[in-house]
Amino acid sequence: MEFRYFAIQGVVEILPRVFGDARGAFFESFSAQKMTEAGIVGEWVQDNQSRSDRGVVRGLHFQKPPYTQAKLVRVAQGRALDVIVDIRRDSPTYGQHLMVELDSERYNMLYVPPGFAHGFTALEDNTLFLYKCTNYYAPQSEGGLLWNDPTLGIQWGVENPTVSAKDQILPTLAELDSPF
Ligand SMILES: Cc1cn([C@H]2C[C@H](O)[C@@H](COP(=O)(O)OP(=O)(O)O[C@H]3O[C@@H](C)C(=O)[C@@H](O)[C@H]3O)O2)c(=O)[nH]c1=O
Repeated sequence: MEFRYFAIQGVVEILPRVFGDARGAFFESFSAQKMTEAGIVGEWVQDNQSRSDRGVVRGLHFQKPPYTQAKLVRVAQGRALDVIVDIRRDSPTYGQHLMVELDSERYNMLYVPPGFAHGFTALEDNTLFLYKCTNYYAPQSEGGLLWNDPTLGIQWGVENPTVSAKDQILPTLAELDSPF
C-alpha cells in the first residue's frame, strides 16, 4: 500500500498493492494497521455505495459538528472525478480544491478528513462509488457548497451534468458560514 500526500494538508491518496493472476486480481481495500501508520485514523462506522451514470455530479457535501465525517472513498466499477474543497477556516488552503480521478482499474482511494466539502462526477455509466464514514448519517446536520460556484472554479470534466434539486440550491463559498 502506497500513500500520496498533497499540498492540501490531511488528504491522502491510497494506492493499494494489487495482486493480479490468471483468475483476476486481489487487493486489500482497507487495513486499519497500514492506514493508521500513514496517518489515516478513524472509527469507521458506516459504509455507503451509490451508482451513477456518466455526467452525474453529487456534492459538494459535508456533515456539521458534532456529526462530522471523515470519508475513505473509492470506485469499484467505472471511473469518477473526486473533488474536495477545503472549508477549514484557519487553513492556508481554505477555499482551494483538489481533484483526483478514482479508477476501478487502478484501485486507488482517497482519504478525506473532516473539514472538507466532498463531491464527485461519474465519468462512466454505472459507476459504483463506495465509501466508509467515521460518523453515521445525520440528515439534520447535512451541509453543502454549490458545485458550480464560480469562485471555486471546479472543472467537473463533463458537459451538462445531472445534479439533484437539493444540490442546486446549496450556498456558495461566500455565503457559507463554515462550521469548521
Ligand atoms: C448520504 C446518505 C443518504 N441517505 C439517503 C437520503 C436520501 O433519501 C438518499 C440520497 O441521499 P443524497 O441525495 O444525499 O445522496 P448523495 O448525493 O449521494 O450524498 C452523498 O454525496 C457524496 C458526494 C458524499 O460525500 C456523501 O457524504 C453523501 O453526502 O439517501 C441515507 O439514508 N444515508 C446516508 O448516509
